[in-house]
Amino acid sequence: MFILVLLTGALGLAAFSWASIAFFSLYLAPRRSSLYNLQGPNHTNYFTGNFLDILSARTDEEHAKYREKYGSTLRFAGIAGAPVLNSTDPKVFNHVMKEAYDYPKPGMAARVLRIATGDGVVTAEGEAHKRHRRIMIPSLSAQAVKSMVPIFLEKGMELVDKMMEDAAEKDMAVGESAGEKKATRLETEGVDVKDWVGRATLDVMALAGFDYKSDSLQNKTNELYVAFVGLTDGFAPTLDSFKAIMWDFVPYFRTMKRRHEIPLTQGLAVSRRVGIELMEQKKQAVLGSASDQAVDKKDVQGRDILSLLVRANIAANLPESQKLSDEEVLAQISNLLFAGYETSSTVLTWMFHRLSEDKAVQDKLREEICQIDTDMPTLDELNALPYLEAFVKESLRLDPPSPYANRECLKDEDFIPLAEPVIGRDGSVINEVRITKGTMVMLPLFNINRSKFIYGEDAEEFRPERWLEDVTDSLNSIEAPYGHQASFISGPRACFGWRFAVAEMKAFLFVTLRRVQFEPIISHPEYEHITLIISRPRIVGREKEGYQMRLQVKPVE
Ligand code: HEM
Repeated sequence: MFILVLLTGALGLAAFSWASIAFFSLYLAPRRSSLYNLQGPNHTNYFTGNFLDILSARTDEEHAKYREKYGSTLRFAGIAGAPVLNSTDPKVFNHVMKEAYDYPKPGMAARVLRIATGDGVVTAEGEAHKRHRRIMIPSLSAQAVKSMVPIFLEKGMELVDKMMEDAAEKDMAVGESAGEKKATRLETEGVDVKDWVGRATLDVMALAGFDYKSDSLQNKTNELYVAFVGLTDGFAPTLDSFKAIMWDFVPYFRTMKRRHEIPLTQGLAVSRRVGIELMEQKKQAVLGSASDQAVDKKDVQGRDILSLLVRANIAANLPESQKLSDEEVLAQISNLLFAGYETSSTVLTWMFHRLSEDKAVQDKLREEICQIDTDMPTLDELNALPYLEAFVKESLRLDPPSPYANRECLKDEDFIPLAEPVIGRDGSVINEVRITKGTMVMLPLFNINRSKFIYGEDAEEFRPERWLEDVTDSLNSIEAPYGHQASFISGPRACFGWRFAVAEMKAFLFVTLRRVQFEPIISHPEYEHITLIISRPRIVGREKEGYQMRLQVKPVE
């Protein structure tokens, strides 16, 4: 009898809790929000709202559907039904990015990033963030990047050698069967350019970043490479699941050492161990080269990012309160590896795919590049190639590696103007969105970059020429450090590695296209963008094989 009462009580409590969550999620949360009048999809889960639909679909899929139905500014259901502002409106992007300190990364994103990368510039907020950036920015200035171009070119040449070796091995299995020519493995399997390019950009980041030879192009078991592949792959299950959301909201879940978390912490552990040694070397170099205790700007010889950073941090004219601690300098190493390796490699991978799909673009780009009569051009020479510049901008626009910027409003109340008004649930025209403290904002950078309102009717089309034509007011409406697009975001938290990334990609394209051409493999698979932190390529119908990009790589005819 007692057990029956207990069971009934427990069932009653469960039913009450469920009903309360449903009431809160379905009724109360949307009505209490300042976003209530915006249109948007119904939640598909009481607890996780629409989040899991977005995270499990192709990068652009859900957002594109939303836009089709509700316009460029809408709300969807977040955790426990709390409305999330979602917009591709250029004015919303410009506003949220400009007011970066009132719109920081939300708690969950920052916590997971901190586990993986430590307390560096990527996760710092407010005054600490300003301090980190002030010291780091000079190490990625235009001048600093110019001197790194030979590293980009040499690594690019090594990348071409490795891809050609791989292709040559696969090209040998030619045979005749009953008079029919058999396809080679190069034609059927191709070369996984995603893997090779990833290794090359990690090596570049290690060399140009810290003067450290990771050599992962030659050695796939290099510890830094293994750790960083584990780190970036580890993000998928960490953020992907219902448990991860529980993990953030219910402290008990945080205390559990989850299987998924291990690759994240291992990545940080390796970069820390390698980093401690490197940091000490750089500090010794600074102090050793200084004539007396007061260190001057010219006292470190190294041109890598870490040397420049250590030099800026030790400089005599910097007040103590503005300096980075050893721990903070160390965290920048994993931050730079994390922010700078897979981003560039993913864009380059998609670039090679775009070239394989469009022979005319590939030929035109090669023709321009081959006009330069040296194998080691300077950055100025690369920057003087207009079609190369247009190709890089167009690729970054359509295949940005970071497809979302998630933020949380810290202001009690804010008003965000719209460039493209939308119709509210009550039928009124909304020209401005009122947003209150604690409201989440998700800016789908991928869809902003494909917005017809900004880029015109052919926004979905890959057309580098658009960047050679007159840049219209509409193109100008995104305020950004590079190419009127959202890929590097903008404002106080904009990517300050963009000069490095653009120079690296141009250098890789330069050396690659002079020697090889890209073609699809004969099955001509369809690739889709799949995202958590980074938007990676996956073959439709071969999802279990993971992320890859298989192309035929052949010597230029
Ligand atoms: C094509 C390549 C790249 C793209 C598209 C890209 C894009 C981005 C984006 C969107 C952010 C902002 C993330 C957010 O706050 O939500 C960011 C931040 C950052 N990126 Fe990049 N990035 C690229 C390459 C690089 C490289 C090569 C480096 C370093 C050499 C780098 C260093 C950073 C750093 C340090 C931050 C943090 C800035 C801050 O929070 O103040 N990035 N990047």
